[in-house]
Amino acid sequence: PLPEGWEMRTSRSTGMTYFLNTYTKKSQWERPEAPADPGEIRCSHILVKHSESRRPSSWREETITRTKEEALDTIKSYRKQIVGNDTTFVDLATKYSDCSSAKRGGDLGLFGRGQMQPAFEEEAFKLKVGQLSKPVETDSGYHLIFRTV
Ligand SMILES: N=C(N)NCCC[C@H](NC(=O)[C@@H]1CCC/C1=C\[C@H](COP(=O)(O)O)NC(=O)[C@@H](N)Cc1ccccc1)C(N)=O
Repeated sequence: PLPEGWEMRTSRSTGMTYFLNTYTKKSQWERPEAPADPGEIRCSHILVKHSESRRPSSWREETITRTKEEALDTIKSYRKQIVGNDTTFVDLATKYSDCSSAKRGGDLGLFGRGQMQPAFEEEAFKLKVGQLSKPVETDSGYHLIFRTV
């Protein structure tokens, strides 16, 4: 079978088989070996900052004093609550995320490669739609990432 995100097509003019990336609508002659690069994806995230964050301040707290360890423990407990269906991702993001996207339930909108910090981008582009990441560390703090598109 073809890797995820590709479709096989036949050229109307030459009758030759080509391959279409169903996300970017780009086509190629070579049979793809890897899943199609989605180009842009849409994610939501929950960010828990700490005293060593690059900007230890947020809409929630003027000066964030929790330690890195406390922040990691907190993000792990959020993940446990979400996976255990004790609460929802959007509810926790809205209440507790130290990112301004908290006002949008954590939604970051669509983004392509090269926009987010490397560790965030790497994890986000690995996720399938509907999947929740493990805790991800960036200079901003610790994140849980949920891919929506
Ligand atoms: N949609 C984009 N392209 N916006 C630019 C992202 C810049 C990018 N940001 C990050 O990598 C992390 C991961 C996601 C959020 C984020 C960090 C910070 C919080 O951390 P801090 O900077 O205080 O350390 N939130 C943001 O940037 C927000 N504008 C994200 C956002 C909020 C509302 C709507 C859309 C996007 C970076 N290269 O630094």
